Amino acid sequence: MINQLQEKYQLSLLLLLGSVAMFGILPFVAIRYAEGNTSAVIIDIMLILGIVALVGYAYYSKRIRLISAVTALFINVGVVIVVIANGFESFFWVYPVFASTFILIKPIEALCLNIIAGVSLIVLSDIFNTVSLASYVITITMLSMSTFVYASHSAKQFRLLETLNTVDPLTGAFNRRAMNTDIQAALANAERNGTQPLLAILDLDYFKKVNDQYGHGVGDQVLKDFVAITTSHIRNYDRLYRFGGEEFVLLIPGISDDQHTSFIENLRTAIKKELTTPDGKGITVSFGVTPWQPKATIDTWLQRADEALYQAKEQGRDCAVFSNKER
Ligand SMILES: Nc1nc2c(ncn2[C@@H]2O[C@H](COP(=O)(O)OP(=O)(O)OP(=O)(O)O)[C@@H](O)[C@H]2O)c(=O)[nH]1
Repeated sequence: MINQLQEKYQLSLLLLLGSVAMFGILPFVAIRYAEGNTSAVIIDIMLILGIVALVGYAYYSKRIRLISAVTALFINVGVVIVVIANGFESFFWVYPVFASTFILIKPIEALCLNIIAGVSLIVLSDIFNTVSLASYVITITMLSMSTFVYASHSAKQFRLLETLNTVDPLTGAFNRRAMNTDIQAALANAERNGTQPLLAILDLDYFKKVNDQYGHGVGDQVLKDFVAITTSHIRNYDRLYRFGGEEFVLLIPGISDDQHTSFIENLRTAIKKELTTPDGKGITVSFGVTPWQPKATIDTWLQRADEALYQAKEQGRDCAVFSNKER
């Protein structure tokens, strides 16, 4: 989910950059052609085709990060070649290209690429017979540094926004918005690639008593402890979401059938052992578990897990019930 948000944003930037680059360079193809400068026409056309191909490939393949990095490299190498070939005529392209690099890759990577391209220009082109080297160094350094600061600040704010958008502020578990997106993706992946995701609803037993006996603050701490303990016992790509109150959803994207019971039982036992009230009384959790079934939707999948959870509560709590069989 987090990456999806960032990748959508990155793709829109890439599309914008592709359009700007295309409509910015296109008039120069006509100008160079009118001037009879064939090599410049060829270079400009290659730049346009290269950028359009990269942006198009990013759009269809969704390999946004990789293509953004290749595009950053492509436009920096491209601008160095263009300035070497065309001299002063193309010199001012250096500035928009250097600034654009910061919307394609991480600020520190963009800064390094700017430095390499900037120094390459000094070493390889004879432009500085016409342009003042000192002016170039000062202006390009100011541009790169100010864009670096802006891009770093913007990246930090973006991360904060992603966190606010996807994480439950009390417990640090992912929120329902993230859950809906991830479950949707897991279902699509199961239908398409035959993965076997598993879904469980985890509900703390007699949690009202914890609140009543120790106060809401302790209740909050127990919820945080529960998330920390659970997260420490699941794999990196398994996800825990706060469904509401003291109810959580666990999504395991891929696990073989024969591991379902042992995985859930190990997790349940670990939580039971580690989750306690401040005076050391154990807190148990009930599980409603449901393996993926073809044609499942978010609603039907959650509903089956919820029904299994209901049975677990009916059976006296502190147990896991699977939607199609009891364990
Ligand atoms: N401290 C705290 N309590 C919460 C929060 N959200 C929900 N609760 C409490 O969770 C309790 C849930 O109570 P019930 O639905 O009766 O469930 P339970 O007591 O755990 O009983 P069973 O689920 O049947 O075992 C209520 O007392 C809610 O006030 C929260 O964010 N913090």
